[in-house]
Amino acid sequence: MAAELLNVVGGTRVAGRRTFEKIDPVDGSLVAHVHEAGPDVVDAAVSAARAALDGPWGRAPVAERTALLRRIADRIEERFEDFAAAEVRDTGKPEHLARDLDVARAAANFRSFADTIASAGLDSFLTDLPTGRKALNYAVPKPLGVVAVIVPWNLPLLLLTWKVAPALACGNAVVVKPSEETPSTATLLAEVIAEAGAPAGVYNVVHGFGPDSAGEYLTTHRGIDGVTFTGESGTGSAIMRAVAPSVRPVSFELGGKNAAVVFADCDLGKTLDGLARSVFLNTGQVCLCTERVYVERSVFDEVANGLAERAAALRLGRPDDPATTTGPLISQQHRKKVQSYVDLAVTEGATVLTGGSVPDLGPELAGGSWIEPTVWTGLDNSARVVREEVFGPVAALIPFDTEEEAVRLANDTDYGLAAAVWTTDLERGHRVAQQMRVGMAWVNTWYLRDLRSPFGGVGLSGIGREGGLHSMHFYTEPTNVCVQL
Ligand SMILES: NC(=O)C1=CN([C@@H]2O[C@H](COP(=O)(O)OP(=O)(O)OC[C@H]3O[C@@H](n4cnc5c(N)ncnc54)[C@H](O)[C@@H]3O)[C@@H](O)[C@H]2O)C=CC1
Ligand SMILES: O=C(O)/C=C/C=C(\O)C(=O)O
Repeated sequence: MAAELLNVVGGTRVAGRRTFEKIDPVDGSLVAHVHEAGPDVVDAAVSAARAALDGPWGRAPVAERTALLRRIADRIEERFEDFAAAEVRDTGKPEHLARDLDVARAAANFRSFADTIASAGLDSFLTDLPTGRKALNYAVPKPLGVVAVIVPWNLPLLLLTWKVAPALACGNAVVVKPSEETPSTATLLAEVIAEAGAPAGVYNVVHGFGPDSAGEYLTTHRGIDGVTFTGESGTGSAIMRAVAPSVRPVSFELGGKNAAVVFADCDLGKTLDGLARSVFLNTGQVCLCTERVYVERSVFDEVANGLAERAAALRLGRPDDPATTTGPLISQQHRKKVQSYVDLAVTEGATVLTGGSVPDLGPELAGGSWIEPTVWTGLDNSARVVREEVFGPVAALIPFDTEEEAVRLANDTDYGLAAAVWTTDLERGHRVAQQMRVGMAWVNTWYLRDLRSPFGGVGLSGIGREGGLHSMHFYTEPTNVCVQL
């Protein structure tokens, strides 16, 4: 039976102005009726968050906040299977992926930011004055306030907790708007955060869409003190415009058109495995996924054929089948978008090595939003499909002749999120990685995370960095105190 998901405001479940249907991308069946928050519900959620800040939560010492974060992490693990099941229902991703990536990271996010805040020091300077006296400057971090958290559907719980954990660690209250495609785990997290002992109003959930819906009502609300957002670059621009009149800070992690650079001296087997993971993980629906692969000409055919073989070997299927490697795209709408890019690649002159069609997975899955993993060659950086983010299981392979050319081609993009360099020459690995105009560059690996390191992008890929102390900087406002000694 389909679930009914309500908004969560000040610890209370609140109905919306109407409901919308959440559809299972595996087979097109109904997952839930979701209550869409109108302006009144969003307003109540912002007020509940403000009231929480004005209450004991606003004065909670660091030890109390870290203890809360650790209890939330424990509780996520106690309800691990509930979270995994909810994430799988919303996204259709394989169960093992939801467990190993999404839910495991959610607990890790809370623990990591508990550690960070527990050990964070103060910025302080002893200033020499011309008189020979000194002054002590120290910056007291204070919560930013009511933080609007807006997240997408690809890694719903992982990305939500990546923002909620540091926000709470720093003493903020949040109003979160999960994607309309993935409303379940954000709602479940409200239960867990309450069970862990957070005061009512510290974590609020409003459901709905972007324009003319909960997303816009939240970002234009004068009661919020900042917005943290992950999603498409165009949405980031719309949110910037929405917050501009009230001049609120934003932290944006946006799209990518990420490059891999494969040198002839790479370890071919490991590179192909790593490359395949970087293109196809989560059906290509990770902002970090590789969509452009630049390959040194002498190994081009070997790499192209090797990647195509690995793509063809992926097993599309039901999430509960342990053999399934690859789930559906999130929705029929998104499948249309990805399919239109594959069609465009052909129109632009690509040679499709594998994939390119909607697979026939039998009548049970016919209503799902499936697409074949796709690899093509024959296009250069002038093609639209090599410039625009597809956000699906697709990659374009392009040859290069020199290291300088590889760097130039990889950096020839309006985005700047992530890159991966594959070579056994580590000196070259460092050199090339450092020249990438991106927020994150990997060498001989991909999507290997240390949660303390800066995460974010340049250009169309975002504004600011989150992770470890970088998150603390966004989620706090310092007051500098200067005392003449
Ligand atoms: N991290 C990334 O790079 C991601 C990129 N995408 C790309 O974005 C495309 C669209 O996917 P969506 O989930 O619809 O991404 P989106 O950026 O439109 O939505 C992300 C979140 O923002 C909200 N939102 C949308 N418009 C808004 C507005 N004007 N004001 C406030 N909130 C707003 C959505 O309801 C959702 O919660 C995908 O096809 C994909 O190409 C999607 C998800 C993640
Ligand atoms: O924090 C991570 O490990 C992953 C982040 C991925 C995204 O931001 C995305 O896919 O949008």
